[in-house]
Amino acid sequence: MPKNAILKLKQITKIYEGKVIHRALNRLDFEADEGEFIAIMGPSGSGKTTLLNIISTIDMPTYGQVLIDGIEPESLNGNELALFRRRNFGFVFQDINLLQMLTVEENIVLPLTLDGLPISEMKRRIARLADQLTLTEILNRRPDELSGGQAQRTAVGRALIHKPKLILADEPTGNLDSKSAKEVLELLSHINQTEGTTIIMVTHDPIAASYCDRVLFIKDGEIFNEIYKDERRQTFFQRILNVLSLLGGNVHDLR
Ligand SMILES: Nc1ncnc2c1ncn2[C@@H]1O[C@H](COP(=O)(O)OP(=O)(O)OP(=O)(O)O)[C@@H](O)[C@H]1O
Repeated sequence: MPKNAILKLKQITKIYEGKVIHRALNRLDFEADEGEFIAIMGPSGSGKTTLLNIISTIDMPTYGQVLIDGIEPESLNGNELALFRRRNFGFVFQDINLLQMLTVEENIVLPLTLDGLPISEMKRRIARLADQLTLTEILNRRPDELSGGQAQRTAVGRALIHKPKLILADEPTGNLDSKSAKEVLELLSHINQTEGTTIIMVTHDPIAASYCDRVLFIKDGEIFNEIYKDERRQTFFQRILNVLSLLGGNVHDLR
């Protein structure tokens, strides 16, 4: 079956004009097919966050074209863009940022209340998601009563409740212990496989990247390499380490 490119970046250049002009991305081409789970890796300052901000339309490129499901965000006005972003993207960050006064359930449904969805539909979606995320037993808890993994799973629920086309994750396991990180990565992988949601994840962690189908390595704002998983996760992990060692720089930069 032919794959549908949900994201196309063509010759993206991003120049930050400050006291010092900095070219953060340089003529970068990148496509993501619907249903892919992709990691973006690279040393500190290589342009990963800039790339994610351009994909998420939070920032616009200086040159080049972005197409998301065939739509060019640059052609939308402010309100259209805000709506486009809300409809199409789910965000998961390193800082989990749940609202402390709301329960797990309320945190998850919050984005839906903006869309004015009927309560019955909200209830149906939350029940299904809570089951997938194994949050059913703790829906009434507040964030300070959750483990790190449970809190991040709640944040993943919040990112998924409006059924976005694309999940954008910036170091989603950065603040988690290894057991919670594994929980969250298995969950993202499960959602990717069962729902077909496309996921793009920036990470410094080769273990996290090994859960993906493809890893894009960037260096100095350009694509350095790209590898696909075609075997066991352990072997893929080893290949990721090999590319990271070729990327050079200080290994501590990569943490
Ligand atoms: N608003 C800005 N103004 C000027 N320069 C910026 C701005 N944002 C980022 N940069 C520069 O652009 C380059 C790429 O930054 P970016 O945050 O995309 O890197 P990164 O790969 O995400 O790094 P890290 O892993 O440390 O988060 C860096 O050299 C950074 O200093």
